[in-house]
Amino acid sequence: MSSVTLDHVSKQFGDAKGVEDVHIHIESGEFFTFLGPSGCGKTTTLRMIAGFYYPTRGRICFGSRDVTSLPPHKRNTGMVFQNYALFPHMTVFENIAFGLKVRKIPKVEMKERVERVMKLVRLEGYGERRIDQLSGGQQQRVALARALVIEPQILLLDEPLSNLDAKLREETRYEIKRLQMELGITTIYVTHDQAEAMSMSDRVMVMQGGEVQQVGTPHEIYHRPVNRFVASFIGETNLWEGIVAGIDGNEVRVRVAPDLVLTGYAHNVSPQVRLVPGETVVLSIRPETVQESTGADGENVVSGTVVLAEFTGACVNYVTSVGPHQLRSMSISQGRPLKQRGETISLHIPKASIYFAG
Ligand SMILES: Nc1ncnc2c1ncn2[C@@H]1O[C@H](COP(=O)(O)OP(=O)(O)OP(=O)(O)O)[C@@H](O)[C@H]1O
Repeated sequence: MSSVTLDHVSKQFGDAKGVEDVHIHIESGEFFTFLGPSGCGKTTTLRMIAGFYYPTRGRICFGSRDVTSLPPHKRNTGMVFQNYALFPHMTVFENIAFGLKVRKIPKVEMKERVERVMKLVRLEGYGERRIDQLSGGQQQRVALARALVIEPQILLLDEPLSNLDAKLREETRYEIKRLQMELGITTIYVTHDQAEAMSMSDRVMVMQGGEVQQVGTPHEIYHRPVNRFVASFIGETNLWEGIVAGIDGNEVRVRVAPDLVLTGYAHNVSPQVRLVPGETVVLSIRPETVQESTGADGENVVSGTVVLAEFTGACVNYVTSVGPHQLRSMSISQGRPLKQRGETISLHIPKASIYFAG
């Protein structure tokens, strides 16, 4: 196992920016995810770690070893591609054994290692099957086994679940996490699916436009996003603009409409934001923190008109028009009658749920 350091790494494709100044240290044994929308630079960063691209600037180290200019086969990484890149005319056994054959591992050892890894990914008994006789989920496991059999220091996974249906995707993400924990292998995972990133990772790097926006635990990026991009990309949120009306100790009052002032806590603020009276600020309010008012909530009760009411079984979701804003709320369904579109509703926004995002 090995740590991975990207030391101010950039990649330029001619005039086009791939990624810009990525500076991170991934701990040995960590499950680390690159997350962001299409084109943000996730795959480019992963490919530089694998050695398929060389950085235009910066250095890449595995532990203390500088691998920046080493070709892929000298880096000891195992990679799983989005489309698996399996050999369709070969059997499962031959596919998994391929990397060992190239490395001229003796036959007896090869058989033993392939069988061990087939057991690990629960493919025992499938050795003689051809790839086109397997389901998508089984093919995914062959790709994983093929990456693991060479006993890499670092496992690189590029959107490995995107070809699977929703149910299988969920099952397989637990499977990958189980394997990673069992083997303790440093794993770098690329996805644009935030549920995948949040549920599997020790830490997540959120990217946009080739640049790192934030690195943190799933809890940190959800509860303490550094800017409004991260706040809205990770989960759902209400982003309301307002003007800081006053600061009193730890309490901050923000005018969000001519006749509406909300109060939040000054410590719930992104490190990129300075709260200054008279300045504009963006409030991030998670829908699950907004609840129908009990009538005894005190501050931060807003009234509005329901524009969308949705009952999903487990949850009741509303979109409510509050002055110039729309407010999404989400609560556990408790058998209460549902408000209908056009009805008036009072909602409570707890002070602690207001986050100053930028
Ligand atoms: N070989 C290339 N030549 C030119 N530009 C490239 C090349 N590879 C990537 N890019 C550009 O670099 C940027 C980052 O691309 P990258 O594939 O890393 O994004 P991504 O986040 O992995 O996207 P996706 O989720 O769609 O795979 C994009 O603007 C892309 O167009």
